[in-house]
Amino acid sequence: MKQLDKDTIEAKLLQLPDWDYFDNALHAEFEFENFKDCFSAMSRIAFECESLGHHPDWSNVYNVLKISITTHDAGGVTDKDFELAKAIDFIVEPED
Ligand SMILES: C[C@H](O)[C@H](O)[C@H]1CNC2=NC(N)=NC(=O)C2=N1
Repeated sequence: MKQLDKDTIEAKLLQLPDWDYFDNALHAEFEFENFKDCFSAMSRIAFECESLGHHPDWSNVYNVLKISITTHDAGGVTDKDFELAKAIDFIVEPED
C-alpha cells in the first residue's frame, strides 16, 4: 500500500475531526466515563482490527484511550490507516 502525501492526509482529516497527523501516523485520544466503558470500546475495536488486518499502537490509562495508526510496511500513513480510523470513530461515537 502506498504512503499518502501530507496534503492528501490533511484533506482526508477534515472528515475526521478527532484525529491529528504527526510523526508519520494518525493520532487520537478518547475519554470515556470510566475504565469499563473504555475497555469495552477497546474490545470492540480489537475485533474490527482483526477483520481489517490492521492494528493500532494504543495505550489505556483508566478511562483514556490513546491511539496511533500507521502502516509500518509503507513507512507512513496509507488509506488502510484511514479505514481503521473511521471504523474506530464509528465504534467510539456511533451516529444516531
Ligand atoms: C502481515 C500483516 O498483515 C502486517 O504485519 C500488518 C498487520 N497489522 C498492521 N497494522 C498496522 N497499523 N500497520 C501495519 O503495517 C500492519 N501490518
